[in-house]
Amino acid sequence: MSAHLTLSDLRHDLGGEALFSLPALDLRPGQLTVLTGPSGSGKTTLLHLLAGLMTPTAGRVDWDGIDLARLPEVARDRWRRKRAGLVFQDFHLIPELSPLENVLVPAWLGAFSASRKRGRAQELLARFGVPERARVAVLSRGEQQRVALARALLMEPAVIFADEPTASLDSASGAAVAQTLLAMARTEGRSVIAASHDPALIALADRRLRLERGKPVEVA
Ligand SMILES: Nc1ncnc2c1ncn2[C@@H]1O[C@H](COP(=O)(O)OP(=O)(O)OP(=O)(O)O)[C@@H](O)[C@H]1O
Repeated sequence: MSAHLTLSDLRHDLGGEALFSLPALDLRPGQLTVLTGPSGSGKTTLLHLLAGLMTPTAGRVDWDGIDLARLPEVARDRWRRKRAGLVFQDFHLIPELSPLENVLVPAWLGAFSASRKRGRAQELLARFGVPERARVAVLSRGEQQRVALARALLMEPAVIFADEPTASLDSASGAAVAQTLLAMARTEGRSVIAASHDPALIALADRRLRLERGKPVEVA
């Protein structure tokens, strides 16, 4: 289970002006890629384009040779459900449920029996040091962030998209999450794509894409 991304002639406009452009990019599986750049430069927008949550103004977003940007919405949703795990800035957790129940939500949505995934959910929460029980509403923001990350990893996605995954964490928890994301890529062969201002996460990246409003993305 792996996924290979190629971008070609990608451009996204905002209000009639280019937000960013990216002529070509090839991201092999097993890499941690970090999107960097000032606030408002378009990191979240680019993550949404790569996840098929938005359509670019122009260009191709090919995952394993299939252009996500041109697929009908239903097919894009199916691709995301089968292949991607997402952690966004607002975590979209269900506050009245426990961490364990929240992590198991994708199993229900995927029509799996949650009991089949229970062991993995428990293992992920233990790895991130978050209690299984309690109500999510009473957890700290950092704990909620780790619940959201565990939920994204439950279905063993080929691609992980994470927006500021270490932003609410102290340096020790942030380092643990960064190392987990790196292992998801290097050890497990997933594609991990994160937007981040965190120097510790940026330092671990295999690939860095630097955005600056109105300019071509710098690829390193
Ligand atoms: N739904 C939207 N409609 C119109 N403009 C939007 C929308 N979402 C974002 N923008 C604008 O797009 C630009 C890029 O925003 P984006 O959130 O992608 O930047 P970012 O680099 O992720 O910023 P941050 O680091 O603050 O999260 C900003 O000018 C923002 O105001």
